[in-house]
Amino acid sequence: MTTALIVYGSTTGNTETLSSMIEKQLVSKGLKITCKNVTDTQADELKNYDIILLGCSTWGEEEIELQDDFIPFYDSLTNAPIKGKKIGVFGCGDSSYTYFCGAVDAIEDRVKETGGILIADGLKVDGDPDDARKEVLSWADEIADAA
Ligand SMILES: Cc1cc2nc3c(=O)[nH]c(=O)nc-3n(C[C@H](O)[C@H](O)[C@H](O)COP(=O)(O)O)c2cc1C
Repeated sequence: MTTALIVYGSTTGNTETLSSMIEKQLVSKGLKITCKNVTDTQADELKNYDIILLGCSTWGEEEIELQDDFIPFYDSLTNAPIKGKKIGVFGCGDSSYTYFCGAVDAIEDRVKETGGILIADGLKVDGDPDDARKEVLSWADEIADAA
């Protein structure tokens, strides 16, 4: 059975909700999912899974800021065991900001630098994830197809 780890950082709960939606869809596709808050996750754990999904909201005004809890984990990705791993990145944001979901772009750049393989374009959700249900489920299906 294909295993996937979903790791998320979320301040007001939107990216956490998004993670649960992705988790349920992937479970329905037959994947074995572990979904964890980034505060409970060490970069070294990534080696135990076939697929890694990283979720982070975006903060800041003038420049891209990752969700606070995600910052130390992002820093540790440089030395994480993700070379050759299948990875997807997602997050919630607000398109009225200059860098809409900039955290997704920043994490994707870090994954590429570290040798991870992006298996889908980053999922950027504008506002409430429940309003983007179709887009979210279709992204999860793309991840499942690439498993
Ligand atoms: C002070 C502040 C700065 C923000 N900066 C950005 C930003 O630069 N880009 C963006 O896409 N969203 C930005 N947002 C919107 C949040 O990312 C959005 O509310 C998101 O749903 C929060 O997700 P979370 O609950 O998972 O943390 C900002 C929100 C606030 C309050």
